[in-house]
Amino acid sequence: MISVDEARQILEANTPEGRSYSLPLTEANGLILAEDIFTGISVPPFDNSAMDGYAMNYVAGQTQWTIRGEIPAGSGVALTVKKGEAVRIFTGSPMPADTNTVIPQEDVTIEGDQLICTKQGIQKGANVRTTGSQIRQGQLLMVAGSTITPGAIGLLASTGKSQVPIYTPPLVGIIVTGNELIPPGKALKPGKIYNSNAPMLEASLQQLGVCRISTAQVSDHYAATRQMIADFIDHHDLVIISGGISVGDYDFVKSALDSLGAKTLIYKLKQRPGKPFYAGLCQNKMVFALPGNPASVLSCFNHYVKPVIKKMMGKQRVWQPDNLATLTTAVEKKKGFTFFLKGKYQNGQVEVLQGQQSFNLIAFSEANCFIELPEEVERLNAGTQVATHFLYL
Ligand SMILES: Nc1nc2c(c(=O)[nH]1)N[C@H]1C(S)=C(S)[C@@H](COP(=O)(O)OP(=O)(O)OC[C@H]3O[C@@H](n4cnc5c(N)ncnc54)[C@H](O)[C@@H]3O)O[C@H]1N2
Ligand code: MOO
Repeated sequence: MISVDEARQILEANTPEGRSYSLPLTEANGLILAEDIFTGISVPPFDNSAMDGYAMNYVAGQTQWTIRGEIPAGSGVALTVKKGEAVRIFTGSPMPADTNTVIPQEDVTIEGDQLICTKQGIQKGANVRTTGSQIRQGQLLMVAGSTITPGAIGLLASTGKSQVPIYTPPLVGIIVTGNELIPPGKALKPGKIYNSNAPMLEASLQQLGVCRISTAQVSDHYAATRQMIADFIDHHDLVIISGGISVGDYDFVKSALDSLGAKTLIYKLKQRPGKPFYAGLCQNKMVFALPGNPASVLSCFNHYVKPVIKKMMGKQRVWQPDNLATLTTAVEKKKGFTFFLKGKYQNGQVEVLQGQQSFNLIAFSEANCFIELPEEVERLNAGTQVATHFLYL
């Protein structure tokens, strides 16, 4: 059995390269930029007014001008403004040639066609947004590896971009194993339980921005399991299997994977929950088999599958804990296993939630983080600093 840290190193070293493609800007929210982006234009593309007011070629000490016309925003009309003249201008309107300053309308009075400035200390150049003052043509706008946020979408759009190269979320296949499973919504029969792992894994994938997901259920038969896994590996970039990976007489996932030539990277980990965790490579595609107990599935997904997918989608530093927090109560654990507990983090403190068993999802419904308790320790007192991993980052 290997340690959690060794497992992280093995997965980091074996994560396949992510692919990239060009996506419409509006569909790229939350995804990762695959190439550096340079701007083809300056922003703003022309000198323009930052205020509703009057534009002129300001000379220190001057307080009166003759008003000559107006320039609404969006106007492409060239106006000539002579010495001693001013034009009515609006926020975003292009500055006419030979003007350098805008006086806001609050700071003037109008008498006929005469504009009189009522404020002292006007600065030459005031209230003008000059060409390229935000970003100059040809400049680096965003670096590869950045997350596309609504703000980044706005910035890219302001330079005229309509498509961006982003890392493609992998096409993921989920196989749930088990004769006992019934889809939620159907009547429950004796000996059966509802399939909670499939919707939970689908939601976890969607939260990472993975949108192309297919899901299938397979019964506990060797041939059917082997066939389904082979089909899914052929048709997906990454496969997640739930259940059937332990040592029972009806657990066929490991033997099916072995017979398909999958290279085992990890099988069995010194961790709770999720000891029988499996990760392997088949046709250069990552295959995960998550121990079927629902809380083990969600725990293992977050600790191993999520970082691999994030890395394939161009994210950096995917294996580190997100935070350190102070335990609010003492905890005891078995030595020799890393424990991942469901916790509630608030203001630097973390509470261990009730219901930590691997079949129990109650704690997950409240949890916002995992608490990682190191392999070698047996007891941690209240007040100890512990590594935490946020669930929904
Ligand atoms: N003799 C041993 N038995 C077990 C060991 C062991 O080391 N020696 N490990 C235990 C641990 S730990 C776990 S975790 C489970 C993992 O077993 P499998 O991966 O083979 O999972 P299954 O047996 O198929 O299912 C386990 C449990 O989870 C329920 N389940 C499965 N799929 C779903 C689903 N889609 N939705 C909801 N619930 C699901 C299933 O009904 C079982 O109750 O093995 C232990 N045994
Ligand atoms: O480790 Mo298993 O995942 O406890 O039930």
